[in-house]
Amino acid sequence: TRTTRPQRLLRAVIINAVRGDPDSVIRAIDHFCKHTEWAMNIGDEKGAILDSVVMETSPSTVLELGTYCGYSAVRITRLLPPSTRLITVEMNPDYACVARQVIQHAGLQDKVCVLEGQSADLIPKMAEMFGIQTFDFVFLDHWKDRYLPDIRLLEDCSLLAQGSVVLADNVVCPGTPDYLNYIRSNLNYRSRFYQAHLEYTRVLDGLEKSEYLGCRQGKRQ
Ligand SMILES: O=C(NCCCOCn1ccc2cnccc21)c1cc(-c2ccc(F)cc2)cc(O)c1O
Ligand SMILES: [Mg+2]
Repeated sequence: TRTTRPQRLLRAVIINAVRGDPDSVIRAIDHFCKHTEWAMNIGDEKGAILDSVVMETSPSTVLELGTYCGYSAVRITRLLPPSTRLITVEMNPDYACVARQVIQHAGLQDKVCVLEGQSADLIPKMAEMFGIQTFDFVFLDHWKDRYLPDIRLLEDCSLLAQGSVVLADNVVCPGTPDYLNYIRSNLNYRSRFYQAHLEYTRVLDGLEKSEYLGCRQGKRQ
């Protein structure tokens, strides 16, 4: 097929969503993925959990790892207060290009920075690049074997503050066993699992929400 799936998803947004209306962009993507082509957006069921965690956190600095087509960037950013920005990292330039257009269609382009590159390279430069100290909210949705090294990198770069919330997608499917084992046995985090389903399917999946408690010693025995 000449076009890519992200390009076909973007076309569905342009045709079916109202420009400047984030909720219509979300609905258009979910409709496309339910009725035309599956795509790896967090989706409506897990998306509602994401919404509630964002609202209860009411963050002022937000980092997302794994933009894809911008679906969760739109979901998160539509709930942020006016002065808040989302930084979202995507390593695939074609995905990043589609995501910027989806985010623009939603009218949220002034509140989102889509950064191209690998998390391992970009995380150490975040504080300097954006003049921030810490992230209040981090959403992990990139390579599943990068969740653990990247949470460690965020700790080492002092980018988490007491009360920072880390929400991880796909901890059941495709699964992130090393990350779950680390975060659930680490006294510096209070974690909670939200059972759900893989986007647009009946396959079991879930989200892990972890609150950073500050730097304490030791591991749970
Ligand atoms: O793979 C998934 N996401 C990741 C994409 C690449 O991300 C690469 N990537 C993006 C920034 C970034 C920054 N640094 C390094 C790598 C970086 C992913 C996969 C599935 C899925 C579940 C079942 C299946 F049968 C097939 C697929 C579902 C999901 O919800 C996902 O999120
Ligand atoms: Mg995901």
